Amino acid sequence: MTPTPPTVVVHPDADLLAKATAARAVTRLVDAQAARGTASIVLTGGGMGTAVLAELATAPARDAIDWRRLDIWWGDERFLPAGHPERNETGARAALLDHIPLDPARVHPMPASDGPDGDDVDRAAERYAEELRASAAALGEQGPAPEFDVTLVSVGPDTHIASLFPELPAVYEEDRPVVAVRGAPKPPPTRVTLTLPTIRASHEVWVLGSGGAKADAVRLALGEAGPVQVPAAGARGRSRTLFLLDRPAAARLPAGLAPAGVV
Ligand SMILES: O=C(O)[C@H](O)[C@@H](O)[C@H](O)[C@H](O)COP(=O)(O)O
Repeated sequence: MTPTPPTVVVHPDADLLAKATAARAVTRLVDAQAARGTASIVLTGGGMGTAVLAELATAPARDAIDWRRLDIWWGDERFLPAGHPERNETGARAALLDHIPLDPARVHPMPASDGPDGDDVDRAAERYAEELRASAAALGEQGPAPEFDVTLVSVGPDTHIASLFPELPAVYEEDRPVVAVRGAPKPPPTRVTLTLPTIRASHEVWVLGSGGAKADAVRLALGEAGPVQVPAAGARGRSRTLFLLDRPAAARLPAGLAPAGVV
């Protein structure tokens, strides 16, 4: 399936970007649950990803979501011991997950470096692949991973998304749904990440960008670049791709790109 071109939505500042994205997530997940009974979301780390979760925790319509019928996955994880403050899971739990009535069986953190596979990051990635495969099969889907309702990714200044960094092997991966990453340029070097085919199988992919340091990365991601050099250019959903930006991150959009919702 050829993904539809991205829609760009620009918010006045980072605070409103976080609030509007949280409100958008409520609506999207409620709609998915109304249609199918359950819903799924893939979380991202980073300052903006965590801010969105904190806004979701206090969103007025928060409990319109049936939290017990929501599957929560991660797009990437820093391969550190459980509970480590630098793990994306730790931030997500503090910002949102510890405050809502989730079904623990539907919360799918990526393995930690002191988990059942110890510090074997390849085995940890295989374990997550198995969890993804089992979930897809339970939904009656054929793919190696569920077709997530919403995948959140946050673009880095170097155009990385999840732990898919420019030119590193993970960004070339076409078969496995999740892989280990070594030598990431942003610490820590060892990580686990969903691959582009998994992200692109999502119904909707929302690319978050906040701050002027992201302006060039956003421009490249919306341009003609390929995903090996510009991983964010590969962030596309099957039915919808949104670039959700604040004004500084939208300062250098490609010429001719008319963003919706410029305020
Ligand atoms: O594991 C990581 O290093 C982060 O998750 C990283 O991928 C982050 O999402 C982006 O760099 C954007 O981060 P900000 O939202 O903080 O700018």
